[in-house]
Amino acid sequence: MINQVYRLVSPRQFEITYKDRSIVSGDVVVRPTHLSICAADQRYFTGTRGKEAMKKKLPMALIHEGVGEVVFDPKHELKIGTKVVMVPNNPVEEDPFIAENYLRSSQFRSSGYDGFMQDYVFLNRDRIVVLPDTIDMDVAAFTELVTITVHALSRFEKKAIKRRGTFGVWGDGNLGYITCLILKKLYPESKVIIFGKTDYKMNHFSFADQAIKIDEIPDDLQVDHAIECAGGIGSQYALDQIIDHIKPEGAVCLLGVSEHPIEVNTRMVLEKGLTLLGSSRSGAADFQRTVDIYEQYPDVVDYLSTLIGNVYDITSVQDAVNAFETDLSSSWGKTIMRWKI
Ligand SMILES: NC(=O)C1=CN([C@@H]2O[C@H](COP(=O)(O)OP(=O)(O)OC[C@H]3O[C@@H](n4cnc5c(N)ncnc54)[C@H](OP(=O)(O)O)[C@@H]3O)[C@@H](O)[C@H]2O)C=CC1
Ligand SMILES: O=C(CO)[C@H](O)[C@H](O)COP(=O)(O)O
Ligand SMILES: [Zn+2]
Repeated sequence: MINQVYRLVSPRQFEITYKDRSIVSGDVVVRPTHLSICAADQRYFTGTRGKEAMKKKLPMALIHEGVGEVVFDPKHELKIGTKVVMVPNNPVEEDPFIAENYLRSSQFRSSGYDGFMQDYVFLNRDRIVVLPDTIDMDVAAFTELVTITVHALSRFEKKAIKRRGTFGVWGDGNLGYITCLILKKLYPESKVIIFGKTDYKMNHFSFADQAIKIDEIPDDLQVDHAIECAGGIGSQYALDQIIDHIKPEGAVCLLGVSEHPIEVNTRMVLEKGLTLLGSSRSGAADFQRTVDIYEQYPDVVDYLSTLIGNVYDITSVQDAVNAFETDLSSSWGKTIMRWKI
């Protein structure tokens, strides 16, 4: 069959390419239905990802957050129409110690490999996770972003000291919201404080125990552990504050992506004996765990719907360009593209 792939060829410009794919390859074929735009996609769309990466990775289809419906399963194990979330990481080897998303050989969609902006996505069976049939697909679209938090907290659980009194989350955007929410579910006895810049954004964090503006943090306030979800140069300011306000031997989960190297007050990292724990992307097991959380705590899906910003029907390449452009100027939430192209 001929598959249409919508590739970014240069900043703000998509082109359609036609790829001949055999449906007897063994892959499950999924029709994407709901896609969601990540900050990483925007760095490619706008060209702010850096000249070298743009040259190396383009042309490629963007989007690594998405859900769809099975249209063909060569083994007939999955019913046509089954709702699934697609796993963008594609490992080509296994390692007994290194997780699939940290293997340098792994392929990650919309970072050097074609993402989900295609008519059909061909996926290995272990790269899809079945969703509850009744799930709100606009919310499910950004499940990948939820897996980032779930993955980071799994690593935290293995590596941090066991005190779980207070968590501080820096970053009042999408990832900060998801992280506060999942923390409250996994650690209901712990106090979760959101540290952000903007009152109206922090007002959405109704489940957090406290919301503090980053220029109003009391000098004597302390957290046991911290999660940095700011990104960009904000990561540097956030990490600086985290190092000041975290208790000795605390763990700092670093999630925000910065295009430029950021400065770290290593003297205080040493003096406090802190653990800096970087996490990037996620693997299939994190997706399954996330869907399990959706099933165990249905209110998580309800809370996540607060993150739905703009929802667009996409029937042309121009519609996709418009969705990316308006996402850039929206101050709250995720942009969902209902993929009808
Ligand atoms: N590690 C991983 O695998 C992944 C990382 N990311 C990265 O996580 C970061 C956040 O993503 P996302 O939540 O979608 O982006 P958002 O832009 O929605 O959120 C970032 C928020 O942090 C706020 N902020 C900026 N500086 C600070 C600060 N010093 N202290 C507290 N808050 C601050 C921003 O405010 P304002 O806008 O007013 O500046 C904004 O509200 C990005 O860098 C993204 O690339 C995303 C997915 C996966
Ligand atoms: O968003 C992400 C995962 O959800 C990561 O930040 C993204 O994969 C980083 O990739 P790149 O190097 O292409 O910016
Ligand atoms: Zn992402």
